[in-house]
Amino acid sequence: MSIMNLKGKVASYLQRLIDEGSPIHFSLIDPDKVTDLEILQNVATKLYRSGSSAFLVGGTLGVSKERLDGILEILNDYPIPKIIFPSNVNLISEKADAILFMSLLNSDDLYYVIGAQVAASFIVKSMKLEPIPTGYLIVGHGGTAAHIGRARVIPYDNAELASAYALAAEFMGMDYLYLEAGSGAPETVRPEMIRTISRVSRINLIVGGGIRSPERAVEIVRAGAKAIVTGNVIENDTERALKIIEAIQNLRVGY
Ligand SMILES: CC(C)=CCC/C(C)=C/CC/C(C)=C/CC/C(C)=C/COP(=O)(O)OP(=O)(O)O
Ligand SMILES: O=P(O)(O)OC[C@@H](O)CO
Ligand SMILES: [Mg+2]
Repeated sequence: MSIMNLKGKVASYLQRLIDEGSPIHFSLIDPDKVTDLEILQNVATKLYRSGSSAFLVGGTLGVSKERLDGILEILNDYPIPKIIFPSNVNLISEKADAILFMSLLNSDDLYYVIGAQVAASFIVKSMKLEPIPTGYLIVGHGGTAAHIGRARVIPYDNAELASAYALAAEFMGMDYLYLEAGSGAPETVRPEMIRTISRVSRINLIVGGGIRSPERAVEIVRAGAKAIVTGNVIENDTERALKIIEAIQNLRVGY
């Protein structure tokens, strides 16, 4: 059996995109920000048609399991994965395909490093949700996630420190490292940090927080990110989000 087959369906799909040289785009849907399910359907259709690779569903504040389930039901109409982006153990649903099984590597609180994961493990298994082993590293602005997660944020310009975390995550067997500047961050993770990490570690980088222009998204992918996440820009200006998706697709190797 090949290594590919040992991975779950969603991990294999993401790995295939990476192997093809196709930049991954995650559309982050925050259940607390969805006011109207019809609007969500409209937006999700546009995101899917533009080539977004998967839906990430999660939020830090004001998210309930009921809301999460309602959103996942709507997203079930689209043939791309629905992946939970959990802020805590209450946001786990059998209606999703997979969960970013994250450890907040730079938290001072053991709960976010290993406690929540222990509390969640049997739930994830019984729901047959596919766990995607992911390190979560909060950088710079950090936003609400840094505050709630008690992160000792990595300064935007300390690429060496971020690289040490990336290598540690790789050595611990994590497939992905999510570099998070925080929802709505005024500045994204810097391309220089992404470039430095990519030189040091083979871990797949997911980059999110404050990405709101196609130009910045392109710089982030060119620097070595395998995936980008956009949340606020979808909520605030969907057409701009579609331009971001289009711009990174044009970077596809051999395109
Ligand atoms: C593995 C399981 C079940 C849980 C892990 C829980 C961990 C490690 C959480 C890390 C800390 C944390 C608070 C992460 C937030 C992740 C997230 C959903 C961010 C997106 O939310 P925002 O967009 O910032 O939310 P708001 O818009 O509500 O501020
Ligand atoms: O909402 P934005 O700023 O796009 O950030 C996305 C995500 O990284 C937040 O957790
Ligand atoms: Mg948000």
